[in-house]
Amino acid sequence: MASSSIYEKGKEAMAMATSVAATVMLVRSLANELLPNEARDMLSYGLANLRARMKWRHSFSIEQTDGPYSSNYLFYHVKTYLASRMEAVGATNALQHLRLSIGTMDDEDTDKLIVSMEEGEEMVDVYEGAEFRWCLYSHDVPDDSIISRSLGRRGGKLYYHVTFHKKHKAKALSGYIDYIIKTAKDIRDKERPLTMYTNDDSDWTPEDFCHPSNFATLAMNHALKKSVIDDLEKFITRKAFYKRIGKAWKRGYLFYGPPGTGKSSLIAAMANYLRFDLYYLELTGVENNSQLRKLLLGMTNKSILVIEDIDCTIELKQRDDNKKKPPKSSDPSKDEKVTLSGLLNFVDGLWSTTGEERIIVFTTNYKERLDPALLRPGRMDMHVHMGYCTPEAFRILVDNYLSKKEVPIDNLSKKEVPIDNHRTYPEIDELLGEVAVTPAEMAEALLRSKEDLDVAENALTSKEDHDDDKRLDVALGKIVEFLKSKKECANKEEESRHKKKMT
Ligand SMILES: Nc1ncnc2c1ncn2[C@@H]1O[C@H](COP(=O)(O)OP(=O)(O)OP(=O)(O)O)[C@@H](O)[C@H]1O
Ligand SMILES: [Mg+2]
Repeated sequence: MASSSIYEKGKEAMAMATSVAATVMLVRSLANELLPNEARDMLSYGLANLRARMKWRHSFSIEQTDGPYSSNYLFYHVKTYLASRMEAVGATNALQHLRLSIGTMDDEDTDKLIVSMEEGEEMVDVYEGAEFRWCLYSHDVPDDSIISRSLGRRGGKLYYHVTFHKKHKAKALSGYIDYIIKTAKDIRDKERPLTMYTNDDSDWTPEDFCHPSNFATLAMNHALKKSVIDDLEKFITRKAFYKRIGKAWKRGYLFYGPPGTGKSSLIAAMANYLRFDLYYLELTGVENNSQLRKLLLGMTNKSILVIEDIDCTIELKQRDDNKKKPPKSSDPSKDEKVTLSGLLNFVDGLWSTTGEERIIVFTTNYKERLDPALLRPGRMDMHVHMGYCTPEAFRILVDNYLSKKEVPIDNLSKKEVPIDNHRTYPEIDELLGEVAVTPAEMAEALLRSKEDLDVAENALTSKEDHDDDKRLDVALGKIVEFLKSKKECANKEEESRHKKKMT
C-alpha cells in the first residue's frame, strides 16, 4: 500500500516536471515569436535557471571562454559536434534560426557550409539511450575582454547549456563528453588539409599534400589491400596495447616491386585514409646522426615517415661496413654517418619516448638488394609486394578510368572489387598472364582510350552512340590491341636475345 502511494506520488512528480518542461518549451517558442532580442535573451537565461532547478534534471554549462584571455576548447568541440548532429536529429528542419558559416576561404573545393545552432535555440541529442537537451545562450554581461575588443566582437559571451535526467549524470560526465570530443576531433581531422614535408639540410620544408590516391582506386590484389587496411586499423586502435607492452607506438612497412606498380600511390592512399601528414626523408641529404636526430624530433604525431628507393641509398650499407673507423670528434653521435640500421635503432629509441602514432615506410624496386638486417623479422612489420597488373587489378583500373558510376565518398576506402563483366575480359585476362604490364602502363592505356572515346563522342550527335555498353566495347577493344602489341614486342625481344645467345 505504502509503496503504491510512493509510486503514485513519483508518477505525479514526473508528470508535473514534464508539464513544466513542456511549459518552458512553449514559453520559449512564444518568446522567439514575440519578444525583441534583449528581452528574449533575459528570458532564456531565466528559463535555463528554472530548468536547472528542476530536481530530476541536471545540467552543465560550457562557456566559450575560460577566464578573460583563454578559450575553452570544449565549447568549440561541442559546436562542431552539434553542427554534425543537426541533420541526424532533424534540427535543421525543426529550428527557426540557423547559424551559417563557411570553414575555409582559400580552397574552393573544401569550402563547406557549416550549419549550426543560433542563440536561444534548442536541440535534443540522444547518446546511448539518454536524452541531452542543448541550448546556446549568451550572458547578459558584454564580453569586453581585450581580446574580444581587439577582434571587434560585440555582445555577451556565449555558452552551451545541456540538461539531462540526473540518472545520466555519470554517463554525461565521462562517456558522452569524451564521445563529443572524439567526434569533433575526428571531424576536424577529416577536414584538415594534409601536409607533405621534405628535408632540406636539417629542416623540414612543408607543402600541401593533395594526392588523390585512395584504397578504392588503388589497383592491387583485394585480399592484400584488405590486409593492409586491417593492419592500419588495428594499429591506430592499439594505443593502450603499445603502452602496456612498453613498445613505441609505431608500425613499419616495406613496399617493394617494379617501377609503376603503385608503391608511392599506396603511401598516398594510407595518408589519405588515416589523415596522417607525410615526411619524405632523403637520407643521402642527411649529413650525420645529429641532423637525423633533429629531423626526427621535428616530426609531429599521426605522421608517416617515408624513405623511398632504399636500394638507391645503398652506400648507406657500405657506411655500415666502414663503421669501425674511429670517429673524428669527441662526441661520436655528431660525426657518425647515417646508416639504415642505425636509423631504425634511432627511430626505435626516439619514438618510444617522444612520439605516438608514427608509421615508417620504406620502398624499393629491388628487395633482394637490401641489407639483410633490414629484412630480419621484427624490423619491418609488414612486407607488401606490389606487382604487375593482374585481372583483379585491371578491373579496378577499368572502373577508375571508364566507369561513369559515382562512388559515395564515405565508402571509397571500403569499396568492394567491382565484378562487372565484359566479353573481352577472358581474352584480356589471358594476355595479362602472358605479358608483364605495370598498373601505371595500363592506367595510361586506359586514359588514352578514354580520351579517344571522348573526342569521338563529341563529334557524334546520335544518342545511341553514347550508350555505355558500346563505349566499353570500343575502349576495351583498344586495350586488347594494346596488350597484343605489347606481347608481340616482348616475343621479338625474346627472339633477338635467343639469337644473340646462339651466335
Ligand atoms: N596499383 C596502382 N593502382 C592505381 N594506379 C596505379 C597503380 N600503380 C601505378 N598507378 C598509376 O601510375 C602512376 C605511378 O605509380 P606510382 O608512382 O605509385 O608507382 P611506384 O611503384 O611508386 O613507382 P616507382 O618505383 O617508380 O616509384 C600513379 O600515379 C598511378 O596513376
Ligand atoms: Mg614511387
